[in-house]
Amino acid sequence: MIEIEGLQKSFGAKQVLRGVSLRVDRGESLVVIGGSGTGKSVLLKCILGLVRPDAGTITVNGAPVAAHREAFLGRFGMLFQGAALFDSLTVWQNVAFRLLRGPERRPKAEARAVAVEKLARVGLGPEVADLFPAELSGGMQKRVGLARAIATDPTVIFFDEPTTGLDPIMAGVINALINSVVREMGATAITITHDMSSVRAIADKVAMLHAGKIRWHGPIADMDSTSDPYVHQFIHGLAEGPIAAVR
Ligand SMILES: Nc1ncnc2c1ncn2[C@@H]1O[C@H](COP(=O)(O)OP(=O)(O)OP(=O)(O)O)[C@@H](O)[C@H]1O
Repeated sequence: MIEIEGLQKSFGAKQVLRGVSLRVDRGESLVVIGGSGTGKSVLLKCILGLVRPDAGTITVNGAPVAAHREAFLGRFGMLFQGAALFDSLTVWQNVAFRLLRGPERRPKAEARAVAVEKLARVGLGPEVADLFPAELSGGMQKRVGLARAIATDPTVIFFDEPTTGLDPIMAGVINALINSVVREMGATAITITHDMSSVRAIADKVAMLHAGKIRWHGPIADMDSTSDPYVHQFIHGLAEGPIAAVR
C-alpha cells in the first residue's frame, strides 16, 4: 500500500504541490488526472525519489520511501512517456536493462530469456529481440517499454502518459495490454495521463490534481456522476468551467 500524506513542493515562488494526500491499496490501479502543469509529473517524481518534497511523507507498506530509495526503486517498474528506450541497445538489452547490471544482475543468457518471455507477454515475437528501437513503430516501442517495466516483476508500476503519440487504435491496444499485465501480475499501478480513454481502460480509482491538491478521488464508476464541476469540465474537455483555460 502506498500512502502519501501532506506532500508539498515548490520551485522558487511557484507552489506546485500544496498538501497532496493519497492512498493506493495493494493491487489497485490509480490514475491521476489533471491539466497541464498541475504537477502530475512532480508528484510521480516525488514518489520515485527523483524530486525531494519540501514537506510530507510517502510510505510503501509503512516504510518511508525517502529512507530506502534504492530498495524501492528495485521493486518499482516504470513506463516513461515516449518509452525512453536506449537507441544504442537492442530491444532485448533494453528490456533486460536492469537484469544486466546492478543488484538484479543475472547471467546474459538468462537475462535474454527473461526479455524474450516479457516481449511475448506484450505481443512481440523473438524476431524483435535483436532489432534496435529505431527499427520499430511507436506502438511497438511502447510495448518494449512495457516489457522493460515488467522485466523485474515489480510490485508497483508507474505509467507516465502511456499513450502519448499513439493513434486511438494503438492507444486502445496499449491500454488493454497495460490493464491485463497489471492485473495478471497483481501489481499496484499509478498512471498519470490526460487521455480519458486510458483513464477508463486502466483505472480502479481516479484522483484529480488541481491547484496543488487532490480535488477529487474516487472509484472510476463514480467519476461520471460526480457533481464536482472541475472533474466534469475536465473529463468532458469543456472550455467553459471553473478551470481557467489559457488561450
Ligand atoms: N525541476 C523543475 N524546476 C522548476 N519548475 C519545475 C520543475 N519541475 C516542474 N516544474 C514546474 O512545476 C509545474 C508542474 O509541472 P509538471 O510537469 O508536474 O506538470 P504536469 O501536470 O505533469 O503537466 P503535463 O500534463 O503538461 O505533463 C510546472 O509549472 C513546471 O514548470
